[in-house]
Amino acid sequence: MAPVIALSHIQKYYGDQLALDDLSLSVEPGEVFGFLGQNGAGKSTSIRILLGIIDPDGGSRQVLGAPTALEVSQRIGYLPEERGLYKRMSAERVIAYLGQLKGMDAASALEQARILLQRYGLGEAAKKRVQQLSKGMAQKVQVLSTLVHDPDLLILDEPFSGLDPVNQQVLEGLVGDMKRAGKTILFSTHVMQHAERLCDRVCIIAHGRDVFTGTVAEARALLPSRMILRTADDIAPLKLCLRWGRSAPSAKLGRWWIMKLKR
Ligand SMILES: Nc1ncnc2c1ncn2[C@@H]1O[C@H](COP(=O)(O)OP(=O)(O)OP(=O)(O)O)[C@@H](O)[C@H]1O
Repeated sequence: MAPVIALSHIQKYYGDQLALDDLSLSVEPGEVFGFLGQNGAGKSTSIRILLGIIDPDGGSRQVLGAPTALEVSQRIGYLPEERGLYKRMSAERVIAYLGQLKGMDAASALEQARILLQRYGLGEAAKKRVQQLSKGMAQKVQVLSTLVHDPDLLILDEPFSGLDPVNQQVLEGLVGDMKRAGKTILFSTHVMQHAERLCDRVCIIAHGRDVFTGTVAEARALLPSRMILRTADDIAPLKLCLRWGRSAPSAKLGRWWIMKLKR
């Protein structure tokens, strides 16, 4: 089966700065694919190229069999990194409106907006104006607006940022629901744990280059079994252990910690 997304040898310059350097990736139908990297690694640039918002300086792209996403935009739901909704519209109206822009009729868009708000814990906010919602609630509304037209492909740029742990869990549930419904999902994140729980495969990029593509288990297998960290006399190493969720300090030698990493 042809990949849903294919980026091949993409290069992108901003002025003299090389933002993407020979980046290739492909996402298969029905996959949940995580796009990981630090701030400035090039995730949003890749997503914008994929969607045809900006053009690459080299390489090729394909989305759902089309040369750019513009030709198949009605089959795609996109959450941009820059959030923004019409603040004076109610939550249900703004979702329905964005559904209409994707080709839905007004009545079914509104009905679907209400169903989604109810299903993902925002039923009581349906009639509130966006400006009356908290930042996290507004973000959830924007995520729901990407699903309203029942797209085949979801592209979510940093969907978890700004959400509290409870709503991060709701969003993880939503991604799981979409996968079970047969959708293909690509999301970018800084947080490995979301990718670990949700992704079939991940691509880790640094300085615009693909440094790893594969399953989370394959990524973990590349980690050394022991790691020596030098720190000040504080609990930073412990914090790091906890972040990765599976390691414990095995010895402390002055300001050096030797950590055993469990696989
Ligand atoms: N419009 C632009 N003009 C100039 N440079 C840009 C522009 N957009 C991005 N860049 C640069 O390109 C590089 C990649 O940025 P990009 O936003 O793609 O990274 P990112 O991985 O999405 O980062 P973050 O996680 O912070 O959103 C960065 O060095 C950034 O400064």
